[in-house]
Amino acid sequence: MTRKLAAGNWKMNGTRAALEDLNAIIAAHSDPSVDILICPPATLLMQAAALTADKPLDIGAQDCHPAASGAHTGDTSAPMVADAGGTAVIVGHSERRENHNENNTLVQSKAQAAHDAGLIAVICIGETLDEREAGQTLDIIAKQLSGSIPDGATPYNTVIAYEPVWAIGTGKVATLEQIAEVHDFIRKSLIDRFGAAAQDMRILYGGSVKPGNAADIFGVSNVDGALVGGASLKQSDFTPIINALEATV
Ligand SMILES: O=C[C@H](O)COP(=O)(O)O
Repeated sequence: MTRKLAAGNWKMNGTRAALEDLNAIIAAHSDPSVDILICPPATLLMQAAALTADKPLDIGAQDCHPAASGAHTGDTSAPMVADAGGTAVIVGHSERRENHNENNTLVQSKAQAAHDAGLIAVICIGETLDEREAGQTLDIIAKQLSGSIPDGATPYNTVIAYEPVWAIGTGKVATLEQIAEVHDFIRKSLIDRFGAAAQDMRILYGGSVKPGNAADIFGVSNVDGALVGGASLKQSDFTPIINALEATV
């Protein structure tokens, strides 16, 4: 049985001074009833993992290359993430899909690389505003799910993060009805493809999750946690989000 997950994606933010926040999160959650994951920038990965070793806070990367090694200047491979002490990697974030032209096929190969390296792949999906307004949300989600998730996905090596692109960093949160519709659809799609075990595959919501709205979002069916951007940068914001998730357990 998997536990709910509070994940923070620091994106391209944070220097070594930011690592102090990890100690504060751990101090506030010495025996958490949910999993906690922080994905700092690659420069902090190894130090963050060393700092949190044997503590109830996991460290992950924000991306990985599909290959294990090779002539790929600037990239980081999944085995390198594992070697640095990471246990997870985000793949297919909309900022990667948009800024680096990543498609579902590439995202799937990155998720496969994560699995091969023993990492949890946090696979991000989500529609743009244009797609939502055109009534295409569930079609887009279906394509991203079928195209981005490797066949060997299990509740233990894969987390799905639903992040409507229009809600990321904008302060616009999807309504609880919109979140429920998509999360229920994702759950059904996962069970159709992977069987009843997919009931335990965690589905996170991401997009302007804050201390003030987290409890409502965590009350929605099939929301198993959150992938938090901006509000994960300050432990004073992230801690109450973790608390809100723990309150559902
Ligand atoms: O990976 C995190 C998401 O992009 C959400 O970011 P946000 O919480 O700043 O909207």
